Amino acid sequence: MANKKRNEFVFNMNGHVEPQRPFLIGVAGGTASGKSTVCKRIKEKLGEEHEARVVIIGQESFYKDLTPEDREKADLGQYNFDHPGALDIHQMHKTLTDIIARKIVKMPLYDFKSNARLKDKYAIVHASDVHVVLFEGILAFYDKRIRDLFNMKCFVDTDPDTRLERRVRKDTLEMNRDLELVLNQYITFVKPSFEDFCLPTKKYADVIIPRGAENTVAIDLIVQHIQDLIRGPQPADKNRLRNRARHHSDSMVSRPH
Ligand SMILES: Nc1ncnc2c1ncn2[C@@H]1O[C@H](COP(=O)(O)OP(=O)(O)O)[C@@H](O)[C@H]1O
Ligand SMILES: Nc1ccn([C@@H]2O[C@H](COP(=O)(O)O)[C@@H](O)[C@H]2O)c(=O)n1
Repeated sequence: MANKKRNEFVFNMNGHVEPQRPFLIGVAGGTASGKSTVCKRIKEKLGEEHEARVVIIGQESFYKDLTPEDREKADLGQYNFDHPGALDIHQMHKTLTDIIARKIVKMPLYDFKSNARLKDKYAIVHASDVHVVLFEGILAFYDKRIRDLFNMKCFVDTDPDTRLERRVRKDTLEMNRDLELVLNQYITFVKPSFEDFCLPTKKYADVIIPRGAENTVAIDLIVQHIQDLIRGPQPADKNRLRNRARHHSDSMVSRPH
């Protein structure tokens, strides 16, 4: 696994290692690939096994408000929610940089049924209390400035037929959408936009997770890797490093000229 951007660490008053900034993980992949489920599993495991404080942010918080005409189109499955233009990329970037700066951030909550943000309802993220932030969305890696903020990038790679089946179930059963409109939206916007804007970003991933949440081996490896990065050097590692440094300096002294 690539470790391009190692987090920086400081020691707190108790001598424990605290990350200077939350460890930011981007999770991309097609619709219904299992991004949210993978994030939930990572959060559960980091929380239960490593007591890490983890927050999940969904890209849907950053959908732009719709004009009345676009609202009508959306109700008929004729609005392209899979195009980068549907998202407020600037606000997405600002939110993530505020989180990195450990600010208190107000996160809009999105309602897929009304195709709009919930009025006056937010999730408040106290970024200074958070160890790990998982940001998930079909276009999480689309914008370079946002991509560059992630310490780690994962792409959930699930078979397209499986994704379509899940998507249809979700839209019809959970969101009460009309089957004909759902299929039409999929063929007109979801599939072509996946091919144009999401799939090309797979190359930026550090880790590809085939089959999503059922891939427990991949999830365990990711959790272990995050844990290694956010915990900083442990006493055993430090002793080993100290001994190696001592051995190195001894051999420097005794080396014949
Ligand atoms: N490994 C899996 N096996 C079966 N169903 C799954 C699996 N992963 C996700 N799902 C289901 O598929 C749907 C989409 O999953 P979700 O994690 O919300 O995907 P995404 O966030 O990529 O849209 C949900 O109903 C979820 O419960
Ligand atoms: N009002 C909306 C907003 C978004 N969508 C669809 O959601 C998909 C992205 O969410 P996933 O959890 O599936 O990654 C995207 O494909 C949009 O088409 C929507 O249908 N309605």
